[in-house]
Amino acid sequence: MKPYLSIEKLTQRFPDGAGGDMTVFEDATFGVEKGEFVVILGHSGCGKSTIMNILAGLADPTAGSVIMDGQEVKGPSLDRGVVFQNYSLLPWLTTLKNVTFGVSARHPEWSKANVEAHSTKFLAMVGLDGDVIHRKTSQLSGGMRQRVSIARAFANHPKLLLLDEPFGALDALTRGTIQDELLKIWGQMEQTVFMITHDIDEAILLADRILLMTNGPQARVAESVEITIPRPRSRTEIVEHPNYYAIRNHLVQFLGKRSKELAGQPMQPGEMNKPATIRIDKTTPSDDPEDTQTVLRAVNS
Ligand SMILES: Nc1ncnc2c1ncn2[C@@H]1O[C@H](COP(=O)(O)OP(=O)(O)OP(=O)(O)O)[C@@H](O)[C@H]1O
Repeated sequence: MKPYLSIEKLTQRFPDGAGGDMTVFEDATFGVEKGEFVVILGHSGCGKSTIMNILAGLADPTAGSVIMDGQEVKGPSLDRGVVFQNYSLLPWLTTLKNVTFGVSARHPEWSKANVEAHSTKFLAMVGLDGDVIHRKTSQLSGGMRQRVSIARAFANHPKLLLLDEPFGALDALTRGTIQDELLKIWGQMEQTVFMITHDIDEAILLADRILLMTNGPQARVAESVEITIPRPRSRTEIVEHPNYYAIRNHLVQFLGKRSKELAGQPMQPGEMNKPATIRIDKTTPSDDPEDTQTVLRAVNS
């Protein structure tokens, strides 16, 4: 059976500026299950935003397709919500109106009171309540604005929520607080999320799975690393879990070394560009007598 979101043999080429073509990625094939939180990690330029734009329906791939809930993704839709680093709010509207705007578009049959109650609830979930929701978003701090865009995205409950480095512009303290709020709000909903970040610790905290991309051009989604740390997670507690540093080291090794070694290898005819599944679990005894602590399985699926 197909996954809820199925990315099938996706290829993107752009003009290389010298009269030829540059292949960003080729035949990339992977899936995301309903309610899953998937993070994609990779060096600058490997094609993460390109994948995100295609998933959002904001760009067409050179070849391949994206199927969500049985339908091909073509063009933007309210079924897919996007949160960008730069918030993309409507600065002339109040905080509340920035949320009700999308909710009433998604649920035109709802009464005004119902739309406002729903929107207010989601703003409160990210710590925005009281007078602040009647202030224009141009009068809010960066962290508050990002809270509004997260509340707005979750309040619409899209089939797929795309987060493009949503915390990139925030200071570390604010970032931590909003990560916690994002986890809380996500934990209360069955929301499928696909997120780009450059922050390994953020990825481990939030994700069910991390997709690792090799360097571009000719990048690949080479690995799918399961985050074998139970939920609910908190930033202070996950570092004590026995799997935390094993997973972190694996990611650091990939980004520091193997993303370069595996880079730029064109596809062989008939080869499938699917990520290998990596499961690291130090809490389960290994079959390998040499290694009694770590279970590391790479399954080419
Ligand atoms: N519209 C375009 N025309 C030509 N080349 C493009 C276009 N969009 C992206 N590229 C190229 O495609 C490659 C992938 O870009 P993309 O923005 O997807 O990378 P990224 O992994 O998101 O990088 P970063 O982490 O820096 O945001 C880059 O080499 C970029 O220059």
